[in-house]
Amino acid sequence: MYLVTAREMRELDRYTIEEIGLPGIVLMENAGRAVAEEIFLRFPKPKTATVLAGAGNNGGDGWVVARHLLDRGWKVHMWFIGSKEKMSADAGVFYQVCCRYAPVWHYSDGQKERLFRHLAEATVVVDALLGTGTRGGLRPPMDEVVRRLNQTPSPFVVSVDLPSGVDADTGAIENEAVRADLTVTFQYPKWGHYLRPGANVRGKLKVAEIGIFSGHEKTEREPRAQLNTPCLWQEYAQPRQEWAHKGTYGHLHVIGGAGGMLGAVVMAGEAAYRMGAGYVTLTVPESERLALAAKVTQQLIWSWPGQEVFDAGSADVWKEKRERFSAVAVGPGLGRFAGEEQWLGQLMEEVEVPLVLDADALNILAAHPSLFRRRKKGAVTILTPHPGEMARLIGSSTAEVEVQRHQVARQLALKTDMFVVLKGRYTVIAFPDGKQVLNPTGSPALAKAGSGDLLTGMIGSLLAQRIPAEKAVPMAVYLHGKAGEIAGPSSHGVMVDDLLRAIARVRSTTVPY
Ligand SMILES: NC(=O)C1=CN([C@@H]2O[C@H](COP(=O)(O)OP(=O)(O)OC[C@H]3O[C@@H](n4cnc5c(N)ncnc54)[C@H](O)[C@@H]3O)[C@@H](O)[C@H]2O)[C@H](O)CC1
Ligand SMILES: [K+]
Repeated sequence: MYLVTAREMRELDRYTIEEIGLPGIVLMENAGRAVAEEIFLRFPKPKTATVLAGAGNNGGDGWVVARHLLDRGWKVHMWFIGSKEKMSADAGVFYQVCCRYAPVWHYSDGQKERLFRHLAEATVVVDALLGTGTRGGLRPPMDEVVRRLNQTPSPFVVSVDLPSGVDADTGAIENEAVRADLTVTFQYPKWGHYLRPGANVRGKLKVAEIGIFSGHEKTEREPRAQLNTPCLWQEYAQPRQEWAHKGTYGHLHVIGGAGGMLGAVVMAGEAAYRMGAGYVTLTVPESERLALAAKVTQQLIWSWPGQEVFDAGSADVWKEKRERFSAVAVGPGLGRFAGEEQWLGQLMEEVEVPLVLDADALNILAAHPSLFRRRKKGAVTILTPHPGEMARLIGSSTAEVEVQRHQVARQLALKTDMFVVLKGRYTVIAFPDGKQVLNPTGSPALAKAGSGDLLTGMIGSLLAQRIPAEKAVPMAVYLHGKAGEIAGPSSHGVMVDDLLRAIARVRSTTVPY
């Protein structure tokens, strides 16, 4: 399923109306009808509703909703909030129809108390004030109406297309935004539905088909971003049935586990096995070797000769054994060390199989940006930063990263020709060719130490199994989020072991729907 910007949606809208010839009011009728159907699903018996409609086409959808509610015997208080002369032509058609059904109130100062009363007595309030045409913060009197609606606890609030006040592309809220219980959007979700704070106020999201031309997949109109669903990688969702030698299932090499962060490589290794890797080798500094041997049974153990931390010479060990591995993951518990730049540079140059760089491997990259050029052209590389690591990689701040997540991820992916997995609530995956996938799965249960190590192991495992990166990365991110959802709705009481068990479950049960 595509994820679109407001501009891309307008272009698809225009193409459908002008090139394909489907009139805009047909789309509007379908949109409003879809919202009404979602209301009837939740409230099968007629109730009281208050519909708030703006002057644009979002308001037009609202008039259609009002008419369907009236047709079903609902009591509907209809409010127009805007200036008549600015009303769009399509909205005007349905506004006129509604005026023949029942009185339509026009918000003005004198009507304030009546509107507030209508908000309080409504079972359902339909927010059709603003949609993808929102520019900046809500202007009076919309800001006051929305503030009052948000202070009215009783009604079930249904937002049309977007909660009014949320920016369709960034999820930003400049001053006020409707806090919805349900948002019904049309044809494709928008970035603003999945970027905070917009993602926090949209309630449940339903995507309704309204007749937008879908043939654009084969034209340059194809939107660049997709929502991550099993349909994107379903051919790999089923574990392979053939009974083959364990070497068939790949060999992941995880490097890290320096001073006191041994658990990081163990968790990455365990997650890799649960995702189906045939072999996992963990490489840690010599000094950690015995401690590691006491902790693991099924992972092969390697260690770099050298001191407490990785020393620059240890990458030589890599040379004679590198052909064993079908993927490498560097970073879990790696730490920082003298000679890190030369060590990582040599490894990036030597590793010809897919390479995942996480945690301190990213921090070393951030400290020595010339390392980006050490990867051979076409060598598959996956960066898995959390927002703080991303900020260091691009010389920005975490706050800056958080307000333009998909842009910064895409820019870095294009600049480095690498896959960028920007973790967080709704992880963004940027491909080296500029495509993007937004991941909708996840739960607060993932917000704990070790969760990132698990993801590194999961991505590395699927790459080691020779699944192409454009499938392996979205699949691992999706399943990692699903495992978090299974482990629990909150971080209370969830340990990494619970996540590991959940990973095993989702890997063997996730089938495309
Ligand atoms: N293909 C589809 O997705 C369809 C979408 N539909 C609906 O159309 C809206 C987009 O309509 P548009 O007229 O472009 O914009 P809006 O209705 O969102 O708003 C424009 C309206 O609002 C005023 N305005 C803009 N910013 C502000 C502000 N900050 N404060 C106050 N007022 C503001 C502006 O002056 C205009 O008057 C989309 O969301 C869908 O709901 C179609 O109905 C069907 C096809
Ligand atoms: K709206």
